[in-house]
Amino acid sequence: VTASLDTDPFAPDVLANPLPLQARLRDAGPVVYLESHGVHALARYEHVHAVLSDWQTFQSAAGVGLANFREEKPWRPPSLLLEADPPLHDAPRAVLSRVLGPRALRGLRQAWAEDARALVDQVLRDTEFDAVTALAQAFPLRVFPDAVGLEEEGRHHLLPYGDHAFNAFGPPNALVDKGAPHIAGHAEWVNGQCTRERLAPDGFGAAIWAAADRGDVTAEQAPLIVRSLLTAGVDTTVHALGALLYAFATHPEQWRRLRADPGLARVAFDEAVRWESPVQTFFRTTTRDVEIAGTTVPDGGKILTFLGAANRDPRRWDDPDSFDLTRDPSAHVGFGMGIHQCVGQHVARLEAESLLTALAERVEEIELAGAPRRHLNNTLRAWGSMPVRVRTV
Ligand code: HEM
Ligand SMILES: O=C(O)c1ccc(C2CC2)cc1
Repeated sequence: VTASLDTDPFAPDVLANPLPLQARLRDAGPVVYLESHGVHALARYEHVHAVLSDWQTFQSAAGVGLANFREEKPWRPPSLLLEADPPLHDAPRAVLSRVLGPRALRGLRQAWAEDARALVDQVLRDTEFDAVTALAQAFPLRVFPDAVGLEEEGRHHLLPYGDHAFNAFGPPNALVDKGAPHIAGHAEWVNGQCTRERLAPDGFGAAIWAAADRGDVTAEQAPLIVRSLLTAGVDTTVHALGALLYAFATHPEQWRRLRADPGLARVAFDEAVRWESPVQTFFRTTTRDVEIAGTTVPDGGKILTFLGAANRDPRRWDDPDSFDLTRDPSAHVGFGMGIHQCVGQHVARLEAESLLTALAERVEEIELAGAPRRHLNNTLRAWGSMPVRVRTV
């Protein structure tokens, strides 16, 4: 018989601290029926990994949120990557893999390192500051819009647009209601920025339009592919950097490890993504009646995969709740898994490596200078503010 729970995983108190529910879900069984939303939840690493790896049985084209696109109209035209299955998914994915790939980013490494040092030097004029606004938000917003080729004016639309998009993957609750009155204005600017004429000639956006000129994708698809960058590329890295700074501010011994070996910056980022999982959950929709570990989920059923819970599953990880730079975090599912695995992960890693290296050069110690405040979102695990105190060299 299938375990079931009536807890709402998108309730504010659960979003503020999801760890107890995640443990209950993992222990209740491989598949748990959530009465609150009529979906089947998977929280163990083994099954989350298996579902994300089987795009034929567990599709994305019916939406990767609670809303089932077979039954209801999406709030915006579906993404050609996130909300598409092969074959439609294939060409846009191939284009972004190249545009955002490690080779394409080589040209940014030096500039982002210098930008990070300049920002850190400016922030470190104070010994106390809010690490969220001064660093986690400031650095991505300093480098990413320019890398895409966006206009200066209107960039304040990016964070709230993404925040609403991530809320919209959840149920129509108060968090979605909060963003709904403003989303048209944000979307107007975001959608406008995806048109060829408003993109700088040398950024990721222009590279996507060049792929359309070559016929790799169509001219109708190009703006939607640019929209993917603007939706997925800002809030995620902001909150991943927040997680990274929180991890180090609460683990002084790990900070000392990083100072002793700055080459640990990249693994530190993946360990922070595993430990905090800035993207906590995603849905899939079954394309047939399918049995998962003894439970039959009917065709068209929504499956809720708890990436954050899988990343702390003791069946997969030793001492999962510890933030530990000596572990190999590379199998984490914080960037997803399979054909939809994050195509922007190299951009995220370069942002994190740039900022962390600049901080490690100058900050001897970092600690919380007050209680950090959570920013609640149906999908994102995020800090709204994080007062820190630093000792610099
Ligand atoms: C630490 C920061 C990030 C995290 C935690 C993250 C997480 C994820 C996850 C979990 C998925 C899989 C979604 C699914 O399976 O349904 C994904 C896909 C995606 N991400 Fe990221 N992401 C990050 C940064 C970025 C950046 C910087 C970009 C763009 C520059 C980006 C663009 C995308 C796109 C376009 C997809 C869809 C890929 C596809 O469906 O083929 N992400 N990301
Ligand atoms: O293609 C998109 O619009 C898109 C939106 C959000 C994400 C989340 C997973 C980071 C990914 C892609």
